[in-house]
Amino acid sequence: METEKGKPAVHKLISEEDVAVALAKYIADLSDKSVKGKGSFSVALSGGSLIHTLRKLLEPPYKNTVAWSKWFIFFLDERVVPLDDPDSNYKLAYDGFLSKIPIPPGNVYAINDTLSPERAADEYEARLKDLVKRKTLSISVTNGFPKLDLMLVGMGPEGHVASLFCWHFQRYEKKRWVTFIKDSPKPPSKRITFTFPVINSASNVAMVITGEDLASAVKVALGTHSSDFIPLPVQMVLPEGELTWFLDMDAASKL
Ligand SMILES: O=C1O[C@H](COP(=O)(O)O)[C@@H](O)[C@H](O)[C@H]1O
Repeated sequence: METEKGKPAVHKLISEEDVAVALAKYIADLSDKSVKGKGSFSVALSGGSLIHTLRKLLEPPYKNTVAWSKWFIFFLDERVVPLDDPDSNYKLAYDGFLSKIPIPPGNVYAINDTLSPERAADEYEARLKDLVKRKTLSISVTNGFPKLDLMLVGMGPEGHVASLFCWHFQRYEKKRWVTFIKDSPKPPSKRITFTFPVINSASNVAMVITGEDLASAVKVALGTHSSDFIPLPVQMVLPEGELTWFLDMDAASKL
């Protein structure tokens, strides 16, 4: 799909099923291009409904054709709970997606769940820095933040993305790669999250948004009367790479 420079591509699809189909093709194409070009594909996963929407990648033709062994998986945000807790984004992703495809376990970067939020954020950031040093991850030449190939971003009804919430200062973080929050308005309260400079340094960002409860925030982010007075977190997703929105009819209903 051709887009005007700097403008996102917006796919308005009918159902969540159609979003899942389009998303699988988009991801498989990016993976193919990245693996052919540099031998690897780095992906950051959100939690929530996104994981279910990845289901078409688990079916033919993708299940057998995607170069899974070249994938590196990161978590855009994570709840600071044990990795086997029902609230863990890792557990959600593992049970619903990662356990069904042959990504080498060493390529999946879960948080260290024995640490406090502060230390877990520091430790995750240190691991990213080490991967940059070892050239597993590249770096943005414009700002020195890590440059992942793809961020798969979900959104909450009030416009939060990752664990970057409306009335929390973490969304204005300019230096850290990974930060923490101990009073998340959405439980569980303790979380770590990529910062906007990291999200916005990605080569590709996909906003994967389905359901009527998200329509108002979509209108603010993409509508003709979108406000930037106090931007919602979702309005701060402005990557130097390509931004692509996948919406179902319900999420797009107020546009
Ligand atoms: O708490 C979180 O919420 C958002 C949105 O989740 P959804 O269930 O409304 O799709 C999610 O993207 C984030 O990763 C998660 O930690």
